Amino acid sequence: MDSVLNLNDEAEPAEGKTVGGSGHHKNEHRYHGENHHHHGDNQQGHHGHEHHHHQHGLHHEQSEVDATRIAHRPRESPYPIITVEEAVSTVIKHTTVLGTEEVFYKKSLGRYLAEDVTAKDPLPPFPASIKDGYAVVASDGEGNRLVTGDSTAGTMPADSIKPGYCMRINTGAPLPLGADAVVQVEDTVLVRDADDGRTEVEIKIMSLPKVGQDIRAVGSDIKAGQVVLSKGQCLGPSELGILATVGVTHVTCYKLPIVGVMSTGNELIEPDEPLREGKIRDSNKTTLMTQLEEYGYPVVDLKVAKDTPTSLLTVLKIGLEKTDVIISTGGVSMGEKDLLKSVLQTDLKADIHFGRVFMKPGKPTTFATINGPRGKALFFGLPGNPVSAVVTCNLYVIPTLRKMSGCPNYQRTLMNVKVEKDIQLDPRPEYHRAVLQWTDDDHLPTALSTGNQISSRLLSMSSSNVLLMLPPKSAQRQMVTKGEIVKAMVIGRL
Ligand SMILES: Nc1nc2c(c(=O)[nH]1)N[C@H]1C(S)=C(S)[C@@H](COP(=O)(O)OP(=O)(O)OC[C@H]3O[C@@H](n4cnc5c(N)ncnc54)[C@H](O)[C@@H]3O)O[C@H]1N2
Ligand code: MOO
Repeated sequence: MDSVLNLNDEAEPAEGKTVGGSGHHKNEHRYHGENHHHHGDNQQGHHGHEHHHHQHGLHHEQSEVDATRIAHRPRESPYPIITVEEAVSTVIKHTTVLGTEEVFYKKSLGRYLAEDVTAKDPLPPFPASIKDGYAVVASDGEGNRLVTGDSTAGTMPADSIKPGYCMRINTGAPLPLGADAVVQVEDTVLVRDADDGRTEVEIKIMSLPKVGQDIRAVGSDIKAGQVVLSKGQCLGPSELGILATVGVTHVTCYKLPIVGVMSTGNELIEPDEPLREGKIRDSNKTTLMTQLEEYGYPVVDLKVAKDTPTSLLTVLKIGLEKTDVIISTGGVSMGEKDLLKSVLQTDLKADIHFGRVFMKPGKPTTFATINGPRGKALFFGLPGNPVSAVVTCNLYVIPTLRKMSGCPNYQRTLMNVKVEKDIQLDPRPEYHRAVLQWTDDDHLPTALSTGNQISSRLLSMSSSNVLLMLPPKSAQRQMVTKGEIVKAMVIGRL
């Protein structure tokens, strides 16, 4: 949990009252918001509740949304239902690549380079032996040589080689002056030794040496001035090794978006709480935060908002102050407690770009942009159903975050897979969770369905590494049949 920016030490959210209610919401002070730590830099204070009561007036604004007129809620969604493709392109259109910053190379794993990296020095910086053997003068040909000392990795040999002589040399060691070839030890025999076998005096070269044989010339791996890493490249373990090789310990990378994750719902309690009547444990925040952390994004825990406009507004405002992207789950469908869209529009003057997508799961997925104190923030209102939340995070949020952090190929990876058994199609295009299995005699992996796909059943996500992208049911087509090849989106380790 190293990358989690902790906003506060309280699990309970603000319990706000609506505009129609009787004034102050008693727990809002808990969102004091200043008491955070970043990357393990824990600055937690020791103040009690009375101290942070109303200390940041900023978050105590009442929502203008009137949630009391339940009978007048819309009976049809006012949001047109758009396709997944439209939804993805809308999100991407509103996503801009973040600025750049200098990063210490060991902290740059998974980041995208914002500059080319050039080698100052050649590698190897000296002519180096490729084999354990003898450094020789090639024109001496085959036959006997007197052995004069050795060259081991890490030191330059003091002596040079004259015709008729050779020097013992190890892999990676510098070639002595005068030598122009290396003969591996397997191609030699001992002629004479001394000191009871401790010293080689004379050997015989059994194969004709060629000039340059078994020598890495200066700069043969990396030339001085060569571009070794290019702008836009993702820094993985080998790229970090290349930085180490060329001695570049600070690189300019694109910034990572800071992502706030919030849950919504009066029914939610913390994972360590015993169940009480009418309550369920919040799983979405855990799933989403850890998924984002797995991708290396700094994540802020925005806690759980109650189903009141003011509580939602309070949490959103904290998110806008601290993060570039806010992800919430729940409260975006048609229920009288689904108040998020109203709060976004009325209180935050957000632009809601879409509020429904033709897909299963994930129909009420909502995307908005909000002008906040840090600039234009992206808001993803993912559906509350646990599977809908993960699936839509994979479809919309992850490509967005990848684009923001400078990844040139931010789209998800798709592949062809074979379905293991017949699957009935849904009226909506379905993102069906499956696990891939490879058999020796087949060039395509087989996708095993994770079972009942109801969007509340998080067990259908367990172990799944692909989402089968199934077409909607039509008059022509009601199912995909066993052995059929379908497209799948890779969402986990294969
Ligand atoms: N009249 C209609 N009702 C619903 C529609 C519709 O079109 N018309 N759409 C359905 C679909 S599809 C989905 S998906 C859900 C999504 O609703 P919300 O996003 O508003 O989510 P909630 O109602 O808040 O919660 C749904 C479900 O998920 C549970 N939940 C919520 N948050 C969490 C969490 N953090 N951890 C675990 N579980 C959570 C919540 O208790 C509900 O059971 O709406 C349908 N309804
Ligand atoms: O679209 Mo909802 O996500 O079916 O359950």
